[in-house]
Amino acid sequence: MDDSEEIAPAVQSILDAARERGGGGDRVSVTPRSLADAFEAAENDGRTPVIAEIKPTSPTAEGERTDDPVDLAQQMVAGGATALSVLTEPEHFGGSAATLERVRDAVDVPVLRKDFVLYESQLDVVEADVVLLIVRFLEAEGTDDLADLLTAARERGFQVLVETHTAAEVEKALDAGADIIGVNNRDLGELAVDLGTFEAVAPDVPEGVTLIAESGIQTADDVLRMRDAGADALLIGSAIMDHGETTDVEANTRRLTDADTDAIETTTDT
Ligand SMILES: O=P(O)(O)OC[C@@H](O)[C@@H](O)c1c[nH]c2ccccc12
Repeated sequence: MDDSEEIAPAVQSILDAARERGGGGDRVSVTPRSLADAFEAAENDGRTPVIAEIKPTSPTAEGERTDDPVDLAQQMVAGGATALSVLTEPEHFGGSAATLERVRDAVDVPVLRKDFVLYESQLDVVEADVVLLIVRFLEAEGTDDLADLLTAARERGFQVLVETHTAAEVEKALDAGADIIGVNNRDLGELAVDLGTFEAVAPDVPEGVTLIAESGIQTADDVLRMRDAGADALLIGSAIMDHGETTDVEANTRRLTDADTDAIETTTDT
C-alpha cells in the first residue's frame, strides 16, 4: 500500500504516530481469557455478544468523555457486554496502556487491546486477552508481515483479531492464518461508515472463523442486521460511549446486548 494515497489525513496521522512509537520492554506473556468461551456463555445466557469499546475520543467523535474508564468498564459489563475493547493509542484516541491495565484488573471479561501495532516490539506494551492487527496498515512499507505478527502475538499468548474491510483483505487474513476476523464498516480511506460493507464481505469468511462486525452499529436494528449477515459478535464504541453526553452507559449497552432477545419477544408478542 502506498500510504500517502487513499487514506484519510486523520488516519495517516495515526499511522505516522504509530511508526514513531517504540515498543515495550520485556516480552509479554499472557494467560488469556477466552473470547470464544465468553461469546458462547453470552449466547447461552440470551445475550448478544457485544465487545464494548472504551474510546475516550476519536478523530470522528465529537467531544471527549473524561469519566474514569474503570467506571465505564463496569457499567458496560453490568449492561451485559461480553468483552471490552480499550484503545491504547494516546495521541488520537486518548488511550493508554495504563488504562487498559486498570480496566483488565477491574473486570473478568476478555479485554481487547485496540491499537495500531506495526512491529513485533509493539506487542510488548501491556497484557491483554486479544490484540488487534489491521490488514490495511500492515501493507504499508516497512511494517512487519501480517503472518509473522500473528505468530508473534500468539507466541505471547494473545488471541488475535484481524481487521479487514474488503474481500481481498479477508483473503489475506485467512492466508496469514487468522481465526478471528473483523470486518470494519468504516472505510479508513474516507472514514465513512456503511453497514453494507459487512453484509458484502461476510459471505467470504468461512464457517469456523469467528466473525465480528465492527463500527457504525448504533441501534438494536443495526445489531439484528449484522447478526442476520452472519456476525458472531459486534464491536461497538460510539453508540455506547455517547461522546459529549453524560447518558447511561449501562443502559446504552443493555439496549444492544438485548437486541436478539427483544426481537424474539416482539415476534412472539405479535
Ligand atoms: O465507535 P464505533 O463506530 O462503534 O466503532 C467502534 C470500532 O469498531 C472502531 O473504533 C474501530 C474499529 N477499527 C478501528 C481501527 C482504527 C480506529 C478505530 C477503529
